[in-house]
Amino acid sequence: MARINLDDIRHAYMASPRGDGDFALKRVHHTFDDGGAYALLGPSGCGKTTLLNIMSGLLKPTEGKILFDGRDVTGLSTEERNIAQVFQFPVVYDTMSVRDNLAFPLRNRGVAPDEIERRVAEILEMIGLADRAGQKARGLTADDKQKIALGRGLVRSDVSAILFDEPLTVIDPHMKWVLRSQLKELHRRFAFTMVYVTHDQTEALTFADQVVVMNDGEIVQIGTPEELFERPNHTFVGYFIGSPGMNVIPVDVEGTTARIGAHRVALPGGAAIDAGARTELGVRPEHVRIGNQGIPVQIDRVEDTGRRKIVHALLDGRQIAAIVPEDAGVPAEPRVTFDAAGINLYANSWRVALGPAEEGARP
Ligand SMILES: Nc1ncnc2c1ncn2[C@@H]1O[C@H](COP(=O)(O)OP(=O)(O)OP(=O)(O)O)[C@@H](O)[C@H]1O
Repeated sequence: MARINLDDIRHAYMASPRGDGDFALKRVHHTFDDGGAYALLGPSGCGKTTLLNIMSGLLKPTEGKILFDGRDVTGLSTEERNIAQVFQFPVVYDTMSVRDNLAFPLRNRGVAPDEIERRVAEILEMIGLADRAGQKARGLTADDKQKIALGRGLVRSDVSAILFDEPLTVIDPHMKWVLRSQLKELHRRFAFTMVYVTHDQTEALTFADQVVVMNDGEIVQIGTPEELFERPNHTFVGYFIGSPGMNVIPVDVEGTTARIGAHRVALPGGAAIDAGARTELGVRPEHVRIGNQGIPVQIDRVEDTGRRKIVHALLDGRQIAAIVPEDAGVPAEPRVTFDAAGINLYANSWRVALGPAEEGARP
């Protein structure tokens, strides 16, 4: 397994890029630690696949270098980098049996026959195809073929890294959950360096130790699922992660007070904000309390999700959401307060530290 450094990577698909807007990846400078489980998470078109293909060697970046354990591999192919890659749609040999599809990458590398047998049996068990090991891949469903493709990515234990590009898209929901748990278990056992591309936050948050959130060709935050949830570095992370996403409310900041129209919210600390910066308060629906105290709101609608209720309300003419327990009542003249621990402040969309205890927030 390898530590992977992306050293000032930029990539444009056009021949003579001029401005930032011409780059699919604007600037990525990051280290993937040896043995780490990472997810690249972001909306369609933000550059996840581009970044993954640059790591695997399918794509050469316009600018920057890729280092594996300190060695420059920018000019090397996927095979020379010793990368296993699993794509969104199955890449399997139709005329080979399920077993031979899995054994193929090992035979190619001259692995001893008894070791091949042991590894293949283990992977067959994991992907749930042990009973069809002798069957040709041709007759199988897309779902089963993708399980073979996944198995082929996992069968070698000597790879530098395993890269997954939305590998569970064609898998049915129950099996998705099973395979994701098994990937996690496999990571625990063998400490592979794994990078997993997805636009699905549940998939990212359950698979990865570190989630790399991308937007518009940039990494906007790297953190544990908890960090992304509690301290979104950028308002985009706040919106994108969580259901519903974070409430982002324009405010004017004076010392340790944020003003929303005529209303005031006490901040947990003061902040150094550049003059003229656009300031917003970010608070997750989980940290909004509805009761008889605080800022008056008008209830717009209430969604009952079974175990909890999502209350959509208007605060100073803006939509906000609050998550309340299933049995919680809403007063006739409702007001809201925000948990101090759940308050984040943003200047020009980037989080600013509140009070002396917090470090600077921008990566
Ligand atoms: N071969 C290509 N030629 C030109 N532009 C491309 C090419 N591949 C991707 N792009 C553009 O680069 C940007 C990033 O695309 P990329 O596929 O990396 O995003 P993504 O986050 O993986 O999206 P998705 O989840 O839809 O696959 C997009 O604007 C896309 O249109």
